Amino acid sequence: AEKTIPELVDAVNGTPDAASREAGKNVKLRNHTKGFCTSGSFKPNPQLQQTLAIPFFNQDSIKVTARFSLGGTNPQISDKTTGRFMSLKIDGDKENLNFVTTNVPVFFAKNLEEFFNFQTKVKQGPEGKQWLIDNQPSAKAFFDHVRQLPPSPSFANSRYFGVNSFLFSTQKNSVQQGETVAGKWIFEPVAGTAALSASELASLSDDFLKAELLERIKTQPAQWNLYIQLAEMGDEINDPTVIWPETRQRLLVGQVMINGERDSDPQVQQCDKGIFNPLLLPKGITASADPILNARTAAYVESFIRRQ
Ligand code: HEM
Repeated sequence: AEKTIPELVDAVNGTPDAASREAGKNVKLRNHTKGFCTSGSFKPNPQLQQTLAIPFFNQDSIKVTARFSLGGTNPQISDKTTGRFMSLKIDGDKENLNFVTTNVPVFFAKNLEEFFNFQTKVKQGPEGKQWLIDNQPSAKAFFDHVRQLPPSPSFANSRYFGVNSFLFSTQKNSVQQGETVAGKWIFEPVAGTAALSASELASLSDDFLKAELLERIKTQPAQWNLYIQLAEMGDEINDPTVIWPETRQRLLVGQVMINGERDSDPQVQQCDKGIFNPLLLPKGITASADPILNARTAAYVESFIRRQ
């Protein structure tokens, strides 16, 4: 049977029964709990208008509230782990766009049952992980990816992937004649990707990422080029465990610049309290039918309510 939203949040938080759920509410359990907020701006690429009909990107510079985080509900998780996550609120004059992204290009589950199994089994230690490797090919593919991905020295040295697909309206005069194309968000770091060496890992503490980024942006912004990777005929649109070939055409959407310019603004100071909604989309962008994507907002709202 289809997993319910409360069941998914319980699986994420590791609170399978009523007693642990109540305890979780008391400590305000939250996935991606270790993180911090900062700010900057987004500059759309004016050329995008030739291809895509998304009026939102027809603006000069748009304010950005960002949250960088690690995975899981443990606030003490070490920064030496591999996962890096970036969430952005792009707040335009009339419309808003949120991104909630990960540094791993594939997701570990293609539907809600796989998601539930993954979250439940990883919390059972090595035995649970082995079960996933033996029984869920998408979980195995995810573990294989994570194993190849070294921890980065900075949030600014990671790529970030939307993983789920969206549908983008095309311009009337373009090839597709005012229809839609499917695509995925990819953020490429302008500073390039980088990996921590074994000796660097040994000398670092478990908390360095926040200080590193906030120190870095005092003198140079952290920047990413945002692309839409376009699907071709036959590409799997509704399954976030499938990676499309690197050769797929990319459209440059614009550049994210994180420089802390509005860090004293209440919206930034309180951004930890709210949620980022991957389905908050401007005109011209709609969600694909991906079941993972379509469960996310409801799960984030459920988690938000539990942590009040
Ligand atoms: C069915 C699928 C998913 C479920 C049930 C789920 C569940 C959750 C929950 C419960 C939270 C905590 C929300 C809060 O209290 O603010 C969360 C946060 C988050 N999730 Fe997911 N998630 C899903 C898919 C994904 C995917 C595909 C990605 C990456 C592409 C992702 C990345 C994140 C990030 C980065 C955060 C932290 C947002 C922030 O900075 O506040 N999640 N997720």
